[in-house]
Amino acid sequence: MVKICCIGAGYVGGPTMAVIALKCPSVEVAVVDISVPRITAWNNVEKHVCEADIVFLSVNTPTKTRGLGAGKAADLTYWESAACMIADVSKSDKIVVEKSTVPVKTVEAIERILTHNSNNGINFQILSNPEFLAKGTAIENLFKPDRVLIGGSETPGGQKAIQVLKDVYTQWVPEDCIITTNLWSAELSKLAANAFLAQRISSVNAMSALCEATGANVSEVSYVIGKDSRIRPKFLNASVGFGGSCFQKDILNLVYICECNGLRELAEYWKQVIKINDYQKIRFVNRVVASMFNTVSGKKVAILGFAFKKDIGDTRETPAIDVCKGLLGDKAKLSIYDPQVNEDQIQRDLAMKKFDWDHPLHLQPMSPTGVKQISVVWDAYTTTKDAHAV
Ligand SMILES: NC(=O)c1ccc[n+]([C@@H]2O[C@H](COP(=O)([O-])OP(=O)(O)OC[C@H]3O[C@@H](n4cnc5c(N)ncnc54)[C@H](O)[C@@H]3O)[C@@H](O)[C@H]2O)c1
Ligand SMILES: O=c1ccn([C@@H]2O[C@H](COP(=O)(O)OP(=O)(O)O[C@H]3O[C@H](CO)[C@@H](O)[C@H](O)[C@H]3O)[C@@H](O)[C@H]2O)c(=O)[nH]1
Repeated sequence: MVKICCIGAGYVGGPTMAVIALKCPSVEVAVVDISVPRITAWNNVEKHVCEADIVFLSVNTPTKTRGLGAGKAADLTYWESAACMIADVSKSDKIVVEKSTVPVKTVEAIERILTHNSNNGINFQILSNPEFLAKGTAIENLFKPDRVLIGGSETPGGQKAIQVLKDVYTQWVPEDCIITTNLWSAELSKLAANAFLAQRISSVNAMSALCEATGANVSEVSYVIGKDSRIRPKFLNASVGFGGSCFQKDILNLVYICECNGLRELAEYWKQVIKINDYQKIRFVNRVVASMFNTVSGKKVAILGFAFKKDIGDTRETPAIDVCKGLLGDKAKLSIYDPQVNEDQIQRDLAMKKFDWDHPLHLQPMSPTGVKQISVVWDAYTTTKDAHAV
């Protein structure tokens, strides 16, 4: 029986392994994590890694907050400690699957860690198998993925490892949906896919500013553009800006890789996607304030929805944080309602420094004192009662 161990029981590791376990009754799946609350539910890290034939690395890879590449590069601390642990506890050959989103050439680094730190004689094959699921539709996306991407080395050992992982996925994914590439194409494709999606949103958001200035209607413009069979309609909805744990982080990572390769013009090009996103959030706050006689001081503003998109409780990089902070900066009183997000999370988000959110809870700074001008309420009617703006 093939044994799989997944390191990281988060948004990616949890659902991905649940689906593999459901669809592949002949595969034994274990999921492990360093976070205490998650560990109690899933745990026994070293035993499972040691016993597994295939180890998935699904740990978080946040944006670095200090040192070289701070604010752009991926922080590979979690990833490195997991790789070292695999090297320490392994006693048999393993396929290590890089599931986390990482910079191009990370496989090279993991190979160095595994071969230098492990007991002699163990053969590690490393594959890149980036995840494309979106939050809120994870299980749906895993059941019916647009594609499964597996990158491996072009050696016979690499090709054999690709086949082993392919045999897991073909138990429910049609073979023509499984794309195999070399390692670097797989790693880069993940960053490129997110950059292209985010770029569409920034493009339509940029258009929304021009629409407001000219009297055009951005929904109509976007509908017209999307009817072109070469463009298609998805990801053309204007918004307050994109949020979520991936788009900004992955584009910053791409920018950093371009810079490291001396491709400054490319770095500037992709940076613009983030700049337009920030501009959109600021522009939104400014419009709200301007429409209330240039001040919201002391005025109650109702915020309906705090997560970064509908039907989820995930607040990572939600544009609501920037909007709320902007309004609080102008001394508004905020009344917030989101059926999926609790008060503690909202208070943490409004007090936390950028990128702190992407570390396990027990490693985040202690909860700071709450922001006083906000109240979090449990129904939409209380939020909007006597509000100056919704
Ligand atoms: N969330 C998504 O929709 C999504 C989609 C595609 C790709 N990704 C990528 O997948 C990766 C994981 O994302 P996520 O949203 O699941 O993150 P997450 O923070 O929800 O989960 C990561 C988990 O890894 C654990 N961890 C960290 N170091 C560990 C170690 N040494 N040993 C055991 N456990 C460890 C953490 O405690 C955490 O529970 C990231 O690289 C992300 O960019 C995320
Ligand atoms: O037309 C659109 C579509 C989306 N958004 C916003 O874009 C953000 C991201 O949305 P979405 O892509 O649905 O959510 P994520 O869960 O962040 O998923 C993205 O990031 C994941 C992590 O890398 C990838 O795996 C997915 O393929 C990719 O869609 C949200 O704030 C949306 O409101 C818009 O503003 N306009």
